[in-house]
Amino acid sequence: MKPSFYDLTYTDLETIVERHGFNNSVTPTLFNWFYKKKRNSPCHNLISKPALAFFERYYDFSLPEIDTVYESEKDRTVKFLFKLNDGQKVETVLIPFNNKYSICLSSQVGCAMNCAFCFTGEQGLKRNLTTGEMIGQFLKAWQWLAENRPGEERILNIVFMGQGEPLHNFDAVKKACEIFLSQFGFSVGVQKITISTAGYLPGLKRWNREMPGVNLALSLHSPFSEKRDELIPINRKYPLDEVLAYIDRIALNKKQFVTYEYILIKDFNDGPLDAEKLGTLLAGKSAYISLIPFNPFPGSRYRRPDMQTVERFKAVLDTFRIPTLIRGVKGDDVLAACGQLNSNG
Ligand SMILES: C[S@@+](CC[C@H](N)C(=O)[O-])C[C@H]1O[C@@H](n2cnc3c(N)ncnc32)[C@H](O)[C@@H]1O
Ligand code: SF4
Repeated sequence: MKPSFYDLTYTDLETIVERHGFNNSVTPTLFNWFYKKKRNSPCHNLISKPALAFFERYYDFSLPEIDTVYESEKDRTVKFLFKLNDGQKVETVLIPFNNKYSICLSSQVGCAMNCAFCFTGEQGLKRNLTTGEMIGQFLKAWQWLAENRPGEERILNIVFMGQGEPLHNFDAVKKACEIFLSQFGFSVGVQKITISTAGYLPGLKRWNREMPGVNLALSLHSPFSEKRDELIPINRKYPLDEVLAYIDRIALNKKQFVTYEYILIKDFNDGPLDAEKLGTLLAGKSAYISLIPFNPFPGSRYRRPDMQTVERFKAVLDTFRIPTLIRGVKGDDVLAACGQLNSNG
């Protein structure tokens, strides 16, 4: 099987171009064609015939196939079920805001972290996604918008909040970010990319060293260790206090921020004591809290609290002066909301 062209960062491509003696302009031309212009046809006449023949012979330019598209009737969220080359499936979500979109990318087929509240976790880890498969999710979603919602093909934010733990597939995610950031290609601003993690500390350390400027979201979900152990099993190996202490030591740049995600689960972590303890833990940090009312899925053991409880929880956090947002539930009618993604559509 040929390697995918979409696995190559700008530097990888430069090295190949140089090694084979092609003109230096081949690298920016290919990035411009496939990523800035987002064309999915061969770039005849733009690069020399030998260079074109070489890339067509040795690289695969195919993108993941869209198996099914689910469009929310409620709020225009779009969920794609992609079929990958080996038959595995993953989901990607486009979340609309004012005719622009955030894209929620998957980084793994399934996930090894086995969080108790997550549909993806139930699948276990099937495999890591390649860089090309992550770039492919973006390109196909963009092309779908261009064809089906012309004029709306504006994807402004990239969040690694789909299936999988991105820091557990660090190398491939890092390369995908490099391609998104490349000024000759997608040219996405670094502050527009967010990596969400359940608190996988070895990956967090690499994120800090190797992904300067990329935003972080930490899935916190309970300030109490016993409850967090129940929700997120890796809390036993990398306890929250160690993770928070590590994040506190990081020198963030001015535009970078850390979001603490907190799923509100009915009668489990949605009471005033939970809110007080969370506020005490995060007060004084330069942090945002994103409250996510639990999204149920077939067979889930937890329930979503009512909006009054959610508002009461937020009111307690407000007393600590921590900027807190209640994340609107989008796409839940097509199981496209946080934690509802699965490889079976
Ligand atoms: C699916 S995860 C992927 C990123 C990473 N693995 C993580 O856990 O942060 C993205 C976000 O969805 C949240 N999530 C998972 N299951 C959920 C559910 N059933 N309802 C609401 N949010 C959920 C996670 O806690 C996390 O904040
Ligand atoms: S919440 Fe994130 S880390 Fe936990 S199982 Fe789901 S995808 Fe994996």
